Amino acid sequence: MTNEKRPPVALVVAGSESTGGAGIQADLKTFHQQGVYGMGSLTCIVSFDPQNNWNHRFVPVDSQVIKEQVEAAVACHDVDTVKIGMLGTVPTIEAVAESLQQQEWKNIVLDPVLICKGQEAGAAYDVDQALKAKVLPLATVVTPNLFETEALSGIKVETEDDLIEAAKRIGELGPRYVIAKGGVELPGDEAVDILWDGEKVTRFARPKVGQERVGGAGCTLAAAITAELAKGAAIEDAVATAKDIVTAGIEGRLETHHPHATLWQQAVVEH
Ligand SMILES: Nc1ncnc2c1ncn2[C@@H]1O[C@H](COP(=O)(O)OP(=O)(O)O)[C@@H](O)[C@H]1O
Ligand SMILES: Cc1ncc(COP(=O)(O)O)c(C=O)c1O
Repeated sequence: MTNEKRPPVALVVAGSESTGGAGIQADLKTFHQQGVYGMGSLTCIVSFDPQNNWNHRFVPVDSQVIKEQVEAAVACHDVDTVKIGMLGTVPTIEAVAESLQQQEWKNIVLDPVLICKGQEAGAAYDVDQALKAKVLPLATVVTPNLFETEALSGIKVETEDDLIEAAKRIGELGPRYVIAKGGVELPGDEAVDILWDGEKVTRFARPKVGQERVGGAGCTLAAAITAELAKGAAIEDAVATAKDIVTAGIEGRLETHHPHATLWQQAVVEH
């Protein structure tokens, strides 16, 4: 393909979630749906356990292997946009932070997936602290859900004003843009996300589709923002497009044998 016709390229560094609902599977589907050529480096493998209440079984990828995957990806294609998904352990966070610092990036979109069931509470605390100290300051965009917003800001979020205040606190930790997601957890008829750019707040709201969390919503929102930024979109436009994809994808969700339905990325074109 000639250079003029090359699609935009983006990398995702994230975990595998084998049912296809979340993780790198959802990210790459979203990139492809948005016309972005996706590359992926795996950080961990999550296998739900259908025999045990669908609990997460979690296996980290060796740090050296993570670094080698990123090395191969960035050597193969010129890429200035990356999405970071689930990391899960302190050594993984350190390896990814080191890999990211090997080159300049225009866009580093961090979905700060903090909770991995099956982890010890103590280990989860260490992971939160390491993510905050080592990866958050490198991020251009961070997309915490309600729980992650509370954890990263230290503020209890019960209202939209709290969400805004918490986003401002997270902005002080380094990222240029904070997208704090109220989702279904914040009371009201709308799923509200707010974007804090250091100077102003922009509100993105769509009617809630049901009251349930849908698997892959967080991954897909961040991946769609990443894809739009890779195409050169401004942040407000990237978030608006991503919100449309996620809302349509939740409306067109697949019911599963797991307690949560899963988002369908292609629903946006079937609308
Ligand atoms: N039931 C819903 N209806 C409409 N939008 C939703 C719903 N659930 C989540 N969203 C939106 O989907 C995106 C991802 O939500 P998030 O809270 O991160 O979900 P999760 O943490 O469950 O992945 C956000 O834009 C959020 O507002
Ligand atoms: C590997 C992996 N990444 C990310 C997530 C977060 O997914 P969601 O988009 O549903 O918040 C999960 C959840 O199971 C996961 O297993």
